[in-house]
Amino acid sequence: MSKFNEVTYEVMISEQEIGETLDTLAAEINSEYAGVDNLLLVGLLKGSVVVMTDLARRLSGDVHFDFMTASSYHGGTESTGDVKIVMDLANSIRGRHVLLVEDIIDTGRTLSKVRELLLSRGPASLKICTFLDKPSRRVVEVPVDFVGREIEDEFVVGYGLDYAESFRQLPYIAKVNPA
Ligand SMILES: O=P(O)(O)OC[C@H]1O[C@H](OP(=O)(O)OP(=O)(O)O)[C@H](O)[C@@H]1O
Ligand SMILES: Nc1nc2[nH]cnc2c(=O)[nH]1
Repeated sequence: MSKFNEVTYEVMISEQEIGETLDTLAAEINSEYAGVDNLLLVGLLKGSVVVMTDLARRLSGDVHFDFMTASSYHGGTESTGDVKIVMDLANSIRGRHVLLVEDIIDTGRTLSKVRELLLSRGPASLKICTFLDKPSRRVVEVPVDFVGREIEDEFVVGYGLDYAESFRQLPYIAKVNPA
């Protein structure tokens, strides 16, 4: 058990397990997109930046990056349900094969909103990859194509995931016990 800013946390998924999970995810994605040129990876900032860069370096084809910020947690541990697009993509996705990369799916509200928005822009295909999934928390159903690990209903941090903007830099995933 470790402590930072009065928040205690303990390792749930080690750095080594993260690497193994990424290897499996990348193999599935490489197989799905064999022969596709310039797959567009869309990362939802800020959380997904860590998994997206680690995943991209395991992909065999040439991939392009774009990013979007959609926030609904506003610093807390519960989704407000009010999903805001804070920053949009830099480029058009019309006719592109798009893989949306997430760090975690919880209620599904963020992805559902972003997925609808991206589909309305006419991509050639749109699939979803998430490193972590909490299926027991789902409020809005959303189709997920690639899942790294399913976890129980616990608030986790590290590997891009924050608690009040802290802990994103941890190289492992930990569960927190807020003060
Ligand atoms: O399935 P949901 O209940 O919608 O939750 C999942 C979303 O919550 C987190 O983002 P957050 O809004 O905390 O922003 P962040 O990526 O900047 O941490 C996470 O990165 C997902 O995007
Ligand atoms: N940091 C963090 N953000 C989330 N967003 C939705 N679920 C979670 C979670 O467990 N941890």
